[in-house]
Amino acid sequence: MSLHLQARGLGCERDDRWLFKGLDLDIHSGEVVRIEGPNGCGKTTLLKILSGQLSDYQGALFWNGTVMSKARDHFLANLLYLGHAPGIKLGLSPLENLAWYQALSGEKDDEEQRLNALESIGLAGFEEVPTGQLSAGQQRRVALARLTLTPRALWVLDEPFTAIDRNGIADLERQLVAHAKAGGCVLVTTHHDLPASPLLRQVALG
Ligand SMILES: Nc1ncnc2c1ncn2[C@@H]1O[C@H](COP(=O)(O)OP(=O)(O)OP(=O)(O)O)[C@@H](O)[C@H]1O
Repeated sequence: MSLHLQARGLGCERDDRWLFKGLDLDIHSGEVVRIEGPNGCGKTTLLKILSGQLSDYQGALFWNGTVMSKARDHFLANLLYLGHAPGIKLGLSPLENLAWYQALSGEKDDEEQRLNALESIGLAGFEEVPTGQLSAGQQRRVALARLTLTPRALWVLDEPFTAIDRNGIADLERQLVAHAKAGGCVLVTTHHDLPASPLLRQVALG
């Protein structure tokens, strides 16, 4: 199924300052859309609006042509949002974190799937270590394991490359493009340039 997230006339004000105003945006299946811009220009705020986490904005959102308020259930069933912070529980192991995510997103309790997701993100051998004892990059990888663990068509990813090493960055870049090629859509913020691809579109804020 082809997906289409549409924003029309988006505006958001913070402390009497417009972060953006009159912003139109379209994200379709098969695309990687990178939101770029300087610190504080509103990238995280925009991603939170587009993923339905904020309501104090101007404009309208549509999902597959239907106004978001009437399409929310289908939209959320297709959404995977990874925030700026890894969003993991440091007292739990990677395996336990993924079990928690599976329960939270209503997925089947599947340990084999959890182990596969951790292996694919380079955490084989660290499955049972308390996440608080892992490095910053390894903690980010626990969060990124959700891309494999939780099948969702629309990925909204806020700075997913933070703390990731060079090989991990290249792997994740390939994963984003592969997801778009397979019919998904990716909305991502990152301060580093993504490799040129016919599937990549850049939107500048600020
Ligand atoms: N809840 C809030 N209340 C007041 N101001 C806010 C709030 N959320 C964000 N801001 C402000 O809005 C501006 C944009 O923040 P945002 O996190 O969206 O920027 P960003 O482009 O993602 O920045 P960075 O590149 O540093 O991650 C900042 O100046 C921030 O202080």
